[in-house]
Amino acid sequence: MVQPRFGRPNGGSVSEASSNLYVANCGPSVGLSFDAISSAFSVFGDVTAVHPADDTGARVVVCFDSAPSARSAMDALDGRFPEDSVSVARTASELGIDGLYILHEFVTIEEEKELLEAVDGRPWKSLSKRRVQHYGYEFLYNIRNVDSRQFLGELPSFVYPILKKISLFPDPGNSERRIINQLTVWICGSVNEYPPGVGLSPHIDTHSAFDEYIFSLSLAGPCIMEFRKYSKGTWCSVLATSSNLEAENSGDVSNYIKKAIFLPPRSMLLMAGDARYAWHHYIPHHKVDKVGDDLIQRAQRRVSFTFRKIGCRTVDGNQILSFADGDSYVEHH
Ligand SMILES: O=C(O)CCC(=O)C(=O)O
Ligand SMILES: [Fe+2]
Repeated sequence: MVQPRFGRPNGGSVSEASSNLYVANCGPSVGLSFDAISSAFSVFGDVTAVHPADDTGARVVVCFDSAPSARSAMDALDGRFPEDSVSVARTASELGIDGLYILHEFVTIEEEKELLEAVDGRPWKSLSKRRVQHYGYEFLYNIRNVDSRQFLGELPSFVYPILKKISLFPDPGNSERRIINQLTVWICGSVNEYPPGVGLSPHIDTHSAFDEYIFSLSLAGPCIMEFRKYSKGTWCSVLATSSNLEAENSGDVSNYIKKAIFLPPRSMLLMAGDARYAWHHYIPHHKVDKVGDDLIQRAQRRVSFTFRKIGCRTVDGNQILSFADGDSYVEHH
């Protein structure tokens, strides 16, 4: 007999927001493992535990780390269990999102090792669930923008081979947007380290701070990246950032289409066009990803290098200009 851990709200009405969600028709006896339940609900926020609600095996309590996450799961699901059944593509053409490209084995195992050693030799900045390093310009998570006054210096030399390879990336855009022009000083880089199971909430990288092309190199461990396209009028309200801030799941969050792609270590992802602007991207908080018939365990860590071009106005309204010789300056208005 499972001891009841959670009581009913007093008087049967929910007067206070709770971070725990009671879910019926859900559990091992209806074919859903606690891990699967945890994964499925984690698109709404961090799931801290899934407990049997009683001994039927068909009712559970999903515990989130915050009441708004529980609320958004409840609002979105409205009685339905989230079937996390999106099939995960392995190639961009299988995925079918305009502007999304993936190149496998973009770096060698040796290069991957050198890149990881290089970042591990430098200080990390701790965010709530992951660690980051910023190069080029500081990204300010509180205002979701780049501060052009905080130029951190040129990108470190250990990323030069990557920048060189990026310049050889098949250019999907027109010639005026040739990536080679962006390399000298316009790119700023972030290195994100995700512990096992930790993901990233749905967001669109800030339009005003970053230009169209966003490159993300996956190292050390695999994960999947999911994409959501909200029905008209909805995604603007959840426009978030390249930060670890939780997406504001306001609006009709259940009204979207979803796609997913597998990101193996050493692969390079390019988001441009629709992939960059029309779809939210995120990394679901999973310990295991289902890719076709394979169940792929998340590794001890995944480290991603994200390269963006600072091309638009920054938080202080200034335009960052750059020159081919590697100098840059900020034009004041
Ligand atoms: O880790 C990744 O591959 C993506 C990171 C990301 O989307 C971001 O930092 O905006
Ligand atoms: Fe992003």
